Amino acid sequence: MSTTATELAPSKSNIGVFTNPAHDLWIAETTPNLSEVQAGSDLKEGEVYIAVKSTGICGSDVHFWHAGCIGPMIVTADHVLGHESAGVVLSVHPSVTSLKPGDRVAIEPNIPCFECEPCRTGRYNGCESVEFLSTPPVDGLLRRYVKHPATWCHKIGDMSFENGSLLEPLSVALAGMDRAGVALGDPVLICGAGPIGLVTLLCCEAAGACPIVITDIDEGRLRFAKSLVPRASTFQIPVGKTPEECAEGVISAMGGVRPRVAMECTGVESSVASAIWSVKFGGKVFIIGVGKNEMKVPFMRLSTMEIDLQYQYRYSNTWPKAIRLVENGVIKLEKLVTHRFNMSDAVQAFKTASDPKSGAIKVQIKNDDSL
Ligand SMILES: NC(=O)c1ccc[n+]([C@@H]2O[C@H](COP(=O)([O-])OP(=O)(O)OC[C@H]3O[C@@H](n4cnc5c(N)ncnc54)[C@H](O)[C@@H]3O)[C@@H](O)[C@H]2O)c1
Ligand SMILES: OC[C@H](O)C(O)[C@@H](O)CO
Ligand SMILES: [Zn+2]
Ligand SMILES: [Zn+2]
Repeated sequence: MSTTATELAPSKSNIGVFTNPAHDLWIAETTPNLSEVQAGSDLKEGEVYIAVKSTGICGSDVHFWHAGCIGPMIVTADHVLGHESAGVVLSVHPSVTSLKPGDRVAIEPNIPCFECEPCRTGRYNGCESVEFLSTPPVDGLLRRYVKHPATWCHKIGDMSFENGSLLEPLSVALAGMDRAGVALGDPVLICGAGPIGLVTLLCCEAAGACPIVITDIDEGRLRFAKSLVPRASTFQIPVGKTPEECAEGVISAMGGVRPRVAMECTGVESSVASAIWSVKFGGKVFIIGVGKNEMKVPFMRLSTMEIDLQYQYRYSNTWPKAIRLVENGVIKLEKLVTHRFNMSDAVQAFKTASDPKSGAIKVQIKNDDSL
């Protein structure tokens, strides 16, 4: 039993983008199947069917494909990727009152338990039994149709589906901004000009950080960063230099000021070290990037400079804020999308997203034909 809008008539078979432990990438039929979606059947209490319209490829999707794991999260079977999505509600379980067929939604790709201590204290990103879509063994959102709890579908009004899907990386940055405490007039360093670094850059600009310096090893990405936020300065990390030498370059790009906060968005050991060598006494290195299981850090520099080292793992309670910021034009995400593919061309989309020479920032996979 469910409520279905007759004008929303899914007609295509459900397909998804898969990877496996052998690092293959392919498109194949997946669940829920078309007849279930058409009938609006098989929904549990609180669930809705969604036609996914736009999904961004995240670095972690590429990582699960190429490396087969992120730390302890390991691809052990055929596995559907994707966790940055927005779409249209097709049908809802009768228990759902917050959504109706036709609503445009961004999907928060987690299903926390709300029983454990992190959940009960409002930090559900630490849920001890969370299902995070696209993190093995939980299938992701790169499908035509998905089933999801209404609680984790956020209405986006007439926002574009692309912007709706970009609320996920924006959420990562907002969670980091909140806990890093970036404030008006703070000198801030951002390490890495990939999508996460660039969204963080937009957030730091909006928060009034000043001056802002963003680093990367890639000149093209720094050009992109400068076009996105002209008042930011860029610093290309030189090959073969020590973290101390890189820090000197950062400080000079800052006009002689040491950053109070470094937002580390690479997860690369040498970049973490450069950030530590850059920040001021009592400053903070806030790490969003993920990397090797074990890393060396300049321990005594941290100690003698009273530098706080802090981390972010996903997000909680960020979607409402993200929606407000985008709806009101405070954060403009559109420019981040550089490439678009239909789901049938997902393999090409992933090759583009993972090729540093492609110039891609955010690659989107569209389902223009899912209804
Ligand atoms: N903590 C979380 O919850 C969370 C969520 C999403 C993504 N991430 C992680 O955040 C990181 C950034 O994500 P992304 O999508 O922007 O990835 P990305 O790979 O597109 O961007 C990383 C950038 O860092 C640059 N880089 C590499 N080495 C560098 C160095 N030594 N100095 C400066 N720049 C360097 C690369 O050229 C690249 O442009 C990744 O590690 C990703 O897995 C973490
Ligand atoms: O955007 C969310 C991140 O990509 C995930 O936490 C991933 O890194 C691990 O599951
Ligand atoms: Zn991600
Ligand atoms: Zn929990």
